[in-house]
Amino acid sequence: MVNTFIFGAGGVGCVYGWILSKAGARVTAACRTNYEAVKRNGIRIRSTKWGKQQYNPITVRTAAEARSHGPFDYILVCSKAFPGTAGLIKDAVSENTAIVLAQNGIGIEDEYAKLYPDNTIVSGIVYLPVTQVEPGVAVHTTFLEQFEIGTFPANASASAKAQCQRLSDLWKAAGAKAPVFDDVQVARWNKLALNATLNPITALTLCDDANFIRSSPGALDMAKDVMREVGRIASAAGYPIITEKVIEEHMQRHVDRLVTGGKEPSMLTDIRHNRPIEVEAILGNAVRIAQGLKVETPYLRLLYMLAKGRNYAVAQVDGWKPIATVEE
Ligand SMILES: NC(=O)C1=CN([C@@H]2O[C@H](COP(=O)(O)OP(=O)(O)OC[C@H]3O[C@@H](n4cnc5c(N)ncnc54)[C@H](OP(=O)(O)O)[C@@H]3O)[C@@H](O)[C@H]2O)C=CC1
Ligand SMILES: CC(C)(CO)C(=O)C(=O)O
Repeated sequence: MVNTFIFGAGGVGCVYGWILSKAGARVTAACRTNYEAVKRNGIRIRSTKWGKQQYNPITVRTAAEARSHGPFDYILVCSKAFPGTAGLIKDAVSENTAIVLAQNGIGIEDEYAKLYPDNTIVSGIVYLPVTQVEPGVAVHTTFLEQFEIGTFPANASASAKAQCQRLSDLWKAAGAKAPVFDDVQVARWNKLALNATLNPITALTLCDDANFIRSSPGALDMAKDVMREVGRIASAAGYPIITEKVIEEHMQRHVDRLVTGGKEPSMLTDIRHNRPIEVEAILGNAVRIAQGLKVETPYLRLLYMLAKGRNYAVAQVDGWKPIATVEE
């Protein structure tokens, strides 16, 4: 039986664990604040595409605790892509474990490649609008689901490519889609155009996607300008793929939600819960790559600084007090 470990059973992790269990894999899930709920009730999913589902992963709190349930064929990293996350899975990684990143951002693979030079690394781009609405309960609000995967680096060994294909086959067995890319960075840049735009804009304005588009006549065009800026970095990096057609297609999904109902991107969910946001993976790395390639990115630099400011404020939260207090 294929043995899998989900690190981070939030919105994406809950659903991807279900896909793996439906495909017949054994699933261990590392949970944090939802640990008690998942241990007691398992994970429940309400999905437009798959209906109501429930499964019971082996529940652990850490990779060290998961180790006794290994060795794992696949570890899916489904936590937020914060710098330093690679070290958190160390205790669960064995010789033949493929590490699968199910996360947004660009340049997120490097720290895994450095720490686990002999393991297969599968980079995965997630299309799955999902939110954990209460501990252990994930709601997937559309028919959209696609996990675009490929090895990191693109020219990995044949056995690494086979591990990647086997993961895609598991998705297929469960009735889900995981197309394999020869060079998955194409898919990463493509998705980054959306995330570097929509995630910080919605998070900083507290508007979901539909509400931002309706908030002013210029909102949609401005968002497209930010996407074009990501497109210029991608082109300079050797991926001239963010065409006007791609931008239209990306944004059309969100324009459609003016009718079907808005979706709060994952970064807005984090803001609403006063949690840190994925600033470096989604904005910082893009800005740094742009600087290295001498591409001007005024929109992204502004979003990056504002988002960093927001994270700074969240980091002060323990000592947070209203700036002006009125004595009673
Ligand atoms: N949600 C969406 O619609 C989409 C998300 N993505 C991307 O997918 C990735 C996952 O996002 P999403 O599922 O929304 O994130 P969530 O915040 O919903 O889930 C992440 C989970 O990881 C857990 N976690 C974090 N650190 C640890 C730890 N040290 N030990 C155990 N558990 C831990 C969190 O626990 P806790 O609750 O305690 O913080 C949380 O349950 C992100 O990169 C996101 O950008 C991509 C496409 C769509
Ligand atoms: C595309 C989008 C915005 C879908 O919800 C996403 O990737 C996210 O929420 O992070």
